[in-house]
Amino acid sequence: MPEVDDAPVIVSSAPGSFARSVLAERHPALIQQVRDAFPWSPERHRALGALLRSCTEGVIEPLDPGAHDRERWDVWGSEYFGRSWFDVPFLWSESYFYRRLLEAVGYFGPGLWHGTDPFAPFKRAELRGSLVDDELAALDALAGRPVEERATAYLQASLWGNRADLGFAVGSPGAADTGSTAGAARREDPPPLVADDSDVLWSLLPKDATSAERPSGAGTSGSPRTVHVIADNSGRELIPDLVLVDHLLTTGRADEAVLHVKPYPYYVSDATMADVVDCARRIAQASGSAGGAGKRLWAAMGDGRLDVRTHGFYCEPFPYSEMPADLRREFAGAALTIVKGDLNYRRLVGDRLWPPTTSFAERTAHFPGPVAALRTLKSDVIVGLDPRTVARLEAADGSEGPGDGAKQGWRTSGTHALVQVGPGNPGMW
Ligand SMILES: O=P(O)(O)OC[C@H]1O[C@](O)(CO)[C@@H](O)[C@@H]1O
Repeated sequence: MPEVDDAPVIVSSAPGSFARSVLAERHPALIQQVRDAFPWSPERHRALGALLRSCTEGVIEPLDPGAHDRERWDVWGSEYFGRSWFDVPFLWSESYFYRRLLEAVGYFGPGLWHGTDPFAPFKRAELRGSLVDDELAALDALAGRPVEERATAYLQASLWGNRADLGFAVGSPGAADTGSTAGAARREDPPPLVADDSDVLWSLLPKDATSAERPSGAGTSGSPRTVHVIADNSGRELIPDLVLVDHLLTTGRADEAVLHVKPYPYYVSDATMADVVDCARRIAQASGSAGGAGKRLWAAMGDGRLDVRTHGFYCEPFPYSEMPADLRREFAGAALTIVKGDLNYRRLVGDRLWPPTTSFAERTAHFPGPVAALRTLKSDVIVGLDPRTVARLEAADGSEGPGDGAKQGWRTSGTHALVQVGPGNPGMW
């Protein structure tokens, strides 16, 4: 095992590696799906074809000269232009792929395709689906349950909602169908979490017995207790995230919540503001308990207890240890920041082949306050496991560790999940 400081950065060149399969198989498949999803003009088809050639057999090239962010990417890509997509850090190449895909469909351009989310048809289809109906209806069964039980169910739903990732389904037919969101409460046989700091998470958000007597928005210390959620996917992940937020607000575990979303479409199903509106509307229009939660969320957005924010950093190809000072300040004051999903996890702990027993608290010591990761495992990165868990997972897989190609099922298949909490370092900002 490498020493922690020497952990190799993940690139996509290793034959049989997960990162290679994403670039070699998922990205071309995604380009085809996007091609088929709209009646693009010849110019857009040409651009998509050029991107396909570049990312499979060509080299990385700078953005178009007129791109609004060309200067920034020129700096960020200066080491990588002219090289194969497979030879540069996976975190960088994947992020740049999505930036180039938006360029190819004219998302930032002056034409009529400006602002068209190329993933919107997939997101809409998911929201319309009966699985969402079932999951919202499942909330009724929880309504009369003790508050602790509900809290656990909402947290689990938010966690497993990360499995229902549209991008994850590209190249793995059926994978996204097995995820569960609000329906985690009725999941019959939940696989055990590979790490579970749920108790620590709840201890950071004690129920506030005095909340009914306090002036609105003021915690016991006089300042509001704020929980930030850095969202990941829209649809069947964002819906249970919002239900969890509603629970935190209605039970006084949080006075205010801040939901952070992407400034523009990214990684297929990542949530943007438009997706928040669609999901909030979907919940509010449901009947029963879900509808009640939706209406409360709608009201909370109206009175400022639920704020939705974004930042350019969320679509940049960098780890959270490099986040800018303005974002740092936001998280520094939070009771807790919940970081959702696989990509955010990679960015939180660093996209490297860490020994899996590396301390999560140490890897997240750069974060400016308490931080919780809720993630299903969909890439090679993992830290914070105890040695027995690693041995069990590797034995079950017949795997010999990262780089062991196809045998890395537990790390990448989305069948395992974790809740990890670290104290961060409030002094860091
Ligand atoms: O939506 P999530 O949970 O961030 O998952 C995204 C993950 O999917 C992939 O893009 C491809 O499977 C991974 O590289 C990435 O980490």
